[in-house]
Amino acid sequence: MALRELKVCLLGDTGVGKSSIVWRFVEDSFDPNINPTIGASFMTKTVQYQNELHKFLIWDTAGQERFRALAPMYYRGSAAAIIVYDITKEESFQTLKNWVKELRQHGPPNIVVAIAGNKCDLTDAREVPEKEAKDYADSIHAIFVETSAKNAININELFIEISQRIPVTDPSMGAAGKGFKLRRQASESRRSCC
Ligand SMILES: Nc1nc2c(ncn2[C@@H]2O[C@H](COP(=O)(O)OP(=O)(O)OP(=O)(O)O)[C@@H](O)[C@H]2O)c(=O)[nH]1
Repeated sequence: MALRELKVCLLGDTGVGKSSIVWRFVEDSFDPNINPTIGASFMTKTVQYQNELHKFLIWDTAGQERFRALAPMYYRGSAAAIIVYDITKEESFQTLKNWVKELRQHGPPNIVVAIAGNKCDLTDAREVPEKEAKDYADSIHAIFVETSAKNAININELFIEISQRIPVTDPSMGAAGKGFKLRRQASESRRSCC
């Protein structure tokens, strides 16, 4: 079975839950007292997708402003970027739009962009309507999911959707097989958040 390494980076404001999403995906656990990331952290997880193994090389960047200048080191060469906002913080959704602009200007041309509206368990405190975020994601051809790292909602689905965007290896395609499909493929397994 072919093994494919997929470099993925997580971007977004501090406190939106980037590290918690990575922990939920890699370790299937949630730490309510998780510390802010310093610089960046790195974890891997390999999953089977169709007839391939996808090894996610995950760079979780620090959201604090003082680390912002480091981000290009992590999104350069990435197959996908997961931009996370907190559905209870409108400001974090505005920051997400700035990351999209930066990726457009300086990121890899074929990078798969996934938008994760995290903390969807906190429905009473919601500030960002799901439809607004979904419409925005559609307008930039990005994957969109609302997630809860706390309650393990849509975390695996997020990475499955990224796998779906990576073309299946076909030796007969030669170099063309290394490109990325920008076409959106809806996931049947995705759950509505709350
Ligand atoms: N209710 C709820 N809280 C969450 C969720 N995900 C993360 N949190 C909490 O949000 C806080 C920040 O989580 P982190 O994962 O450290 O956020 P981060 O985006 O990695 O922050 P930086 O490392 O500073 O960039 C922690 O107190 C988490 O417990 C979630 O899905 N629901």
